[in-house]
Amino acid sequence: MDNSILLISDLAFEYKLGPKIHFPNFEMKAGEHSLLLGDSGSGKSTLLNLIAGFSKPLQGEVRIQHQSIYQLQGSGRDKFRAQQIGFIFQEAHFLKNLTVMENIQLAQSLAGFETDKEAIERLLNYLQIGDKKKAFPHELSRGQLQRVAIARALINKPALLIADEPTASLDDNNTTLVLNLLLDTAQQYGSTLLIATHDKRVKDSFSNTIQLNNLQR
Ligand SMILES: Nc1ncnc2c1ncn2[C@@H]1O[C@H](COP(=O)(O)OP(=O)(O)OP(=O)(O)O)[C@@H](O)[C@H]1O
Repeated sequence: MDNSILLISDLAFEYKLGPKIHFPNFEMKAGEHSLLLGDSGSGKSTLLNLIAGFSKPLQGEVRIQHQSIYQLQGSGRDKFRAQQIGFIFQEAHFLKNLTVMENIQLAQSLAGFETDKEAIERLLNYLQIGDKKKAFPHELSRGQLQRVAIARALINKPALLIADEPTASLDDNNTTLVLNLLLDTAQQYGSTLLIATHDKRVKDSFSNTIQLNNLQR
């Protein structure tokens, strides 16, 4: 086995009442970090949904550590996704009646793992929000919530960490801070990092870029 984490080949998707999108072939190896670049509407979110197995392609394949995501069904696919992929969305959603600690424990349970409070505390401390473990989501600032989102995405040490537009609404200082945090934490937890963005400011931090083409209209 080589160290292939993500392989995209011959992938295309068609919306029922929308465009047909062809994606470029690419592969990510363990420990790499890549930027998925494309203008608004070029298909970044569509590709992330395909990688996660939330939607099925018209053709082609997504393999995560050699496993075809579409060959898995139902709860098997859900568990595989929870174990192998960590997601950070532009707007993080947490269960508002659960504390930070409980929200992250839930991510462990959904992946079929025993909850491990010490591992969560270590990760929260690494992200400098250890003092917030008993807080509820509405008691945190946006920056703190983003760190909780990073913790939740990484707690299961996923092979692949995907961040969708993590810097879209941030000023330059916070953009650098969040990028460095993502890069450092992904490395610390052994995850391969794919960041989807149309934020040109982040380009310089990445040697690997995957460019989506604008759709023909
Ligand atoms: N449910 C849908 N039905 C029809 N067309 C859709 C649907 N969702 C997205 N599209 C179209 O598919 C294309 C790709 O959309 P997608 O959301 O993947 O782009 P994106 O690169 O993530 O954009 P953004 O950066 O603005 O989030 C766009 O042209 C969009 O209008």
